[in-house]
Amino acid sequence: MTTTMQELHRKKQMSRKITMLTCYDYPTAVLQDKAGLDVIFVGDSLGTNELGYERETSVTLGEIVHHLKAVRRGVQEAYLLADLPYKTYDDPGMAMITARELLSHGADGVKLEGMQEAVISHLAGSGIEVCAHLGYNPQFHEKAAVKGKTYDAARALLESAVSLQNAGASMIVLELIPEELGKAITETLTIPTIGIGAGRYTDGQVLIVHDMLGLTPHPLRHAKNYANAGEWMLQAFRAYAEEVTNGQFPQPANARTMIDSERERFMGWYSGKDRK
Ligand SMILES: Nc1nc(=O)c2c([nH]1)NC[C@@H]1CN(c3ccc(C(=O)N[C@@H](CCC(=O)O)C(=O)O)cc3)CN21
Ligand SMILES: CC(C)C(=O)C(=O)O
Ligand SMILES: [Mg+2]
Repeated sequence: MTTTMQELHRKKQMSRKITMLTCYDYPTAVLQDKAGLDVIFVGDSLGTNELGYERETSVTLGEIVHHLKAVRRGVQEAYLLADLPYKTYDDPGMAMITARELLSHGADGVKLEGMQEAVISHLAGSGIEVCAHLGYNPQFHEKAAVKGKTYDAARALLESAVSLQNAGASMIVLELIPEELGKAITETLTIPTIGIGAGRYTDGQVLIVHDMLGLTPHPLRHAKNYANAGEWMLQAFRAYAEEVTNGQFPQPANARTMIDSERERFMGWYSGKDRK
């Protein structure tokens, strides 16, 4: 059985944490699914982390679809969420076409940034599960900064989150906000909150897979390294290059040979052959 939005809601009701990671490729999807992650998420962080772009806004719908299809092939159990890229949900009609495209390639739900009440109610009204995203919104905010730090900003953010829930959002990501605000929004909403740099009290947590694996060049404060994949990969690439250079790889065990009778015939022909 695959994880449903209803089960994510049940987790919130039972005060059990929801686990989510970004994912952009098939082998990573297989491992995250096997590890029992609740939500596997093809984010537009694809652009900066996997494709080498400067900004999330460069990511196209075609690129999200390409990676979503790979991830879909590897996910059996988890809920599969995908981001709507920048400029693909300017109005409810455009958002519907984009969302349907992602659903047709295997997304269970879609996520979008900002105060898009009309878009969310249009999608939710036709049965599409929509995850909202407030706080720092990389598609719309120039540089990363904590949002909701003052009384006014915190209150506005909480009220915005309530509005998006009322518009029909099924879940909400809260990015780079003070812990106190993450707690207040989580207590106020009936839909699950998923935090990234939002403190300890949200219903779930999400990290960019490159950050938690140790593949990101500079560490970010909100993330934690659970592995040093960057170091292992660098060591492995260097060791391989050195062994090929030295002739230590490949060894006879890595090679294939002919059966004796065929080798004899082949070598007989080969040694008599005119080789100039
Ligand atoms: N690798 C990666 N990790 C992320 O967490 C992440 C992405 N990419 N791309 C999409 C968004 C953008 N996010 C970001 C981007 C930058 C900072 C950052 O520069 N953080 C600073 C502190 C910023 C502040 O406190 O004002 C840091 O030092 O951690 C944080 C979150 C979160 N998401
Ligand atoms: C930061 C997360 C939630 C995101 O939107 C992404 O990875 O694209
Ligand atoms: Mg995103």
